Amino acid sequence: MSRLPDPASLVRGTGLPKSSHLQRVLVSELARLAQATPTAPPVRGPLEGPGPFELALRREAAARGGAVIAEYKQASPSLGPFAAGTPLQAQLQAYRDGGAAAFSILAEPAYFRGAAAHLTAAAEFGLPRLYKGFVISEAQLAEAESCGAEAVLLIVRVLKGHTAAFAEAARQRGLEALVELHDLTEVPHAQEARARMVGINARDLSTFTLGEPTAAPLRKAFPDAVLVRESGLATPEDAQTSLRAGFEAVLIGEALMRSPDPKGFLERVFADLRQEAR
Ligand SMILES: O=C(O)c1ccccc1NCC(=O)[C@H](O)[C@H](O)COP(=O)(O)O
Repeated sequence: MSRLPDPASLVRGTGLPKSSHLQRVLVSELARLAQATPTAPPVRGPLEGPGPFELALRREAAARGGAVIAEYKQASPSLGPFAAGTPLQAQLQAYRDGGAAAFSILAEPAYFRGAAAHLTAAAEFGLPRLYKGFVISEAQLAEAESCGAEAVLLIVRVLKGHTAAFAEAARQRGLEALVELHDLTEVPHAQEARARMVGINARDLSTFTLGEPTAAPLRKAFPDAVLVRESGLATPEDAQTSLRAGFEAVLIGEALMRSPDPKGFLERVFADLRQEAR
């Protein structure tokens, strides 16, 4: 196993205000991990080259002009429970029928009402699954592996200079990494991690303001990676704008969870893109 830092020192060293949403989530995860069973050793073989999550994004981006990672979350720290009780199976079915390339499924229980069991239950839909959590320990990678996730989210704002070690630990468990940045100062950590999928979160997780990230500087820094725009996409047109602007994929959560017709929402994302991709 790779040498990973002590999760408590990682959480102490984020530099985020104690009251910030992200810091509160991390502290909560630390408490949950303290109660967890001993970390299981890797079972899957190590990952060499691209995995099924990346391949699905590349395939759908080539075929449709863009790929969507459709997120299942019932709550968030900033909004509280905005989609509590939304049936998992019906929502994921709508995502698949609407043309999603992959799922992002919240695993964090306290603030997002997520569960690793949701990832296990999503297996029947046959789309690759992102373990959407706040990874600070090997135990969470073990949880992601055991619930069948294909990929994990690694947040550079949290992991900083340890991002590469976490990406390697994930690979050793057969897990792909979506490495999430918030600004370009974080690029070197993702490069060191040899990130094949790079997400840029438009939501500043310290201030919660939404920015408008551009793909061009990321493309320069990661010529061969799949670029994913995350957060704050409220309409199908917003998603199309990002996909036309150089991102191969978008990650959409709240808007899909609030939509009365998530399948129709996704179909509208692809409607014009498909013609443009021809
Ligand atoms: O959204 C929050 O309140 C939050 C708080 C602390 C850490 C992360 C948080 N959100 C995670 C995300 O950024 C989103 O789940 C994801 O990118 C999807 O965004 P959206 O489409 O805006 O739901």
